[in-house]
Amino acid sequence: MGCTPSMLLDHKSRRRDSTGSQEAALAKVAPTPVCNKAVQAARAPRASLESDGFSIQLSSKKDSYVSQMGNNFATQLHIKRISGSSGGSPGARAGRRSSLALTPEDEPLVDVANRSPPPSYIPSALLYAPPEPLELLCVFPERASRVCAAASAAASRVGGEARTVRGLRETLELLRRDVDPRLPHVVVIDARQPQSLDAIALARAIRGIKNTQHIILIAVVKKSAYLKDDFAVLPFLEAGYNRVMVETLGATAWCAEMLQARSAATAARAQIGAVAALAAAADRSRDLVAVTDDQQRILLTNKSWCRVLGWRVEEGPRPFTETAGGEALRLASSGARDWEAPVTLRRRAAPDPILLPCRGAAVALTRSTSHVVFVCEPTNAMDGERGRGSLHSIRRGSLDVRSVASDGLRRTSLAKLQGLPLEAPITKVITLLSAATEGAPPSTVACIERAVDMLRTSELYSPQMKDEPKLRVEDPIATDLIGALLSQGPTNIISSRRSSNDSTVVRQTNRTNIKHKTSGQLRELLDTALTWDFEIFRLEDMTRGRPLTHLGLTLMGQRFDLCGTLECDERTLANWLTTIETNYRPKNSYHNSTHAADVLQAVAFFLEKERLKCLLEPLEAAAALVAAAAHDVDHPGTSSAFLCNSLDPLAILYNDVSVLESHHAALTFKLTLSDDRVNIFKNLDREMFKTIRHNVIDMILATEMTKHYEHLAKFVNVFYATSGGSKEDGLQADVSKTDEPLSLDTTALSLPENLVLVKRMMIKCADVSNASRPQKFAFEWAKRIADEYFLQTDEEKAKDLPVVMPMFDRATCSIPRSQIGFIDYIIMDMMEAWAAFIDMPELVSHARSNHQRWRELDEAGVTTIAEVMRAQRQYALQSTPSNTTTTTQPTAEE
Ligand SMILES: Nc1ncnc2c1ncn2[C@@H]1O[C@@H]2COP(=O)(O)O[C@H]2[C@H]1O
Repeated sequence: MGCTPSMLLDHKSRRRDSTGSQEAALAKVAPTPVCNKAVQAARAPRASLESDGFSIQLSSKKDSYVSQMGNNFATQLHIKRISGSSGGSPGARAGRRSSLALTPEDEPLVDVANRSPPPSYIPSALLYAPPEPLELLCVFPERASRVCAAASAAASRVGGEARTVRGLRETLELLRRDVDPRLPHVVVIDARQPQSLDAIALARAIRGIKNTQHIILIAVVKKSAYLKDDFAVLPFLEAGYNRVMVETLGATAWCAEMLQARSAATAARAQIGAVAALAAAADRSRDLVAVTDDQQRILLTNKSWCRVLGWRVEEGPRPFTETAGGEALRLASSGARDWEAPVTLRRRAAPDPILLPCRGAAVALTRSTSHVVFVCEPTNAMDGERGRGSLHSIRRGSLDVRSVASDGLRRTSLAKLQGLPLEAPITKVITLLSAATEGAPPSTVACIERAVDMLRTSELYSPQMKDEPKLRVEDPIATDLIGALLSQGPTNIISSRRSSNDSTVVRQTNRTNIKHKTSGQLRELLDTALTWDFEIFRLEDMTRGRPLTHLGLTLMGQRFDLCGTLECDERTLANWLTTIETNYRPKNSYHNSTHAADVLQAVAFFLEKERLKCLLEPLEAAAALVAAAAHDVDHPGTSSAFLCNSLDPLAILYNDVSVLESHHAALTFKLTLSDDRVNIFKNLDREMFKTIRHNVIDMILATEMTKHYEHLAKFVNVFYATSGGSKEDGLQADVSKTDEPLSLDTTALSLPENLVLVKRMMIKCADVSNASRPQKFAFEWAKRIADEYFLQTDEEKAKDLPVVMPMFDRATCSIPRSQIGFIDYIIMDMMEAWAAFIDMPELVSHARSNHQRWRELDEAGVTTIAEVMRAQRQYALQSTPSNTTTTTQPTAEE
């Protein structure tokens, strides 16, 4: 916060000088009803208030005061300085309640500007730190690093201890353990291989953690990199390193480095401890304390300041002049070293400023001022109203409820509520926004009020379909689809009961007559399992509808060594995959084990991306793969809404809430734990099991589409800096206006609590990645999902249930339109955010080109599955050979 002990405590450096006293001798203060004491004084024929250092005289008459109070109050307050010792009687001073007295009781206050003080004195006792054995933390991705061994050996030689971790997350977890008494003094970080460890990001992340300023950070760099550039150390220093060291194995060099680092760490710890102590003292003071830099930017304000003025500490520095004005500021900026003058302070929640006596001091460790301290004393009138020495409202309603509540005296029920130590972030946000309306132009107030109204609803992440006339009016199919995907529970829709020529005959997908291919061919196919155009439907055919087991063994078993991470054998993994696969229903055209294999493949593909490799631990990667494979297990081929409407036992069991996803997650664990031969988790200890269970459940539940916008909005809000453009209600319906590059907030990556958003987004994108696959796959998936929707509509009609998506009637539905809507409203924003995050632009380009093709088909009047497939066959024939890769995918018209 830029606050040093000298700022607050040093009174010895003050010199008394009368220069400038004239300037402040009679301050004309803005006509303001000052305080109750002032009011009392005004009611007396002639009144004078004296507080430390000030004499306040009211020259107005009682009547004029009363009549104009609160509006155009013309009373002038004359605030006089009391020069020398004469003004401040010992009694008056003794009665002063300031807990942060800048002036000792036995010294008279002087209203002088002291223009040539010696540098501020820092009490050495405050900077004393007992020697401690060195705690060293080495962050080296390479466990066997010899440089790391040399550093650790040096730490022992100087009587310390060393620990080693390998990466960013381990380091941050260790440093975040607030209670760990072994917080390191020194952290040595291997900066030689940026591809293994991003040392710059790590330093930034460490410095972002509370109470780590005293830790000495040393970057170990390659000699070549160091010699190449005179300024090579700069990025490291800017990121928060204290030192940069060229890699060495030399024991003497490391020993010297460790000794220097220990002494620097001890000194830093003492200094920062002292600053923290003084900040804590300021926070406990009833005076309003602010510290600025020499440009009058606020660096520190104490709690009283924030409470009285309606500020939040975390709002950060801002120009002091936004809040404060008056003589005090003029004196502070004139270069005076030590002064007393009135200050006017503007409050957030009240239109009128308050006037307080203020003591100020400039702090300098050299000849120039580094900090200016303002200590404003609550007036006697405030105390009078409050009855005990803490801050309070000068006038009714002048302080916010929180400050009333916090003093514990006015025990209104509201105050009690507000005084509770619990406060939801949304309450804070609403309070801040409401405060921001003060003095704002009417249009801004209207905007903020609308925003606050929206925030008060519980459905923050549910997009409002009604506000999208374009979607509703022009595209009933998209309305149907998106509405059904995003709404939970039983349907309110009264079925439109469109007539359909279709019978309710289930159209089974023809699985073709291709014989089961040799293991050689299968092997060859599985070798391409980590490509984005992986032939999933060929795998379905070759494995006769058991793609999940085969792909799972390849990806989970071989590529990601799940058996190593979970300490299970391959047989158990194979059994698990078979069990899960058997519990998918092959009769579903879309939600079968091929979809599970497809999602598993997408997750595996994502996990191979650098960003995720750095972020996720092996156990988290394993959880993601398990969740992907099992995320739709036992899907009935109908939606949750259908289950609710038909009072299905699952809907009864899960109370119409997240019915399908709850079932998939619960069944996954039921199947897994029911038999040791299947239980891939059986060798995990309790903690690891808890972690993986939590991860798997969370990821499966994240696939629920009713939470789509919630997950997407949270991810975007956390990882991307907000841009100027607003997306009203979170919906973006135009894929053509999405060319602006998204800028990633890398610091958000270092916070473990944000990882959950990444994992959710990963499985969500995998779940609907079919629309971002190359065209031939995307079209086959579109056909399959439409088939499944049509069957649901058939069944709803047959059973006289509400029809969840009436437009999905095979006789009338336009497949291209449904896909255009799906890409516009579900896919595009999400894939853009995810593609930028993992650096996979093809997710967006495939979605765009699929969108384009669907539009062409729509414009050509193509609607049914059969027409789509016919048009696509012709299209493939006309296209270049590279676009006509043969697949074994079934055709639609069987
Ligand atoms: N290509 C698509 N067109 C329309 N809806 C889709 C498409 N792909 C996935 N979905 C829907 O998105 C949902 C994602 O979750 P589910 O797998 O439960 O069910 C999926 C389908 O209802």
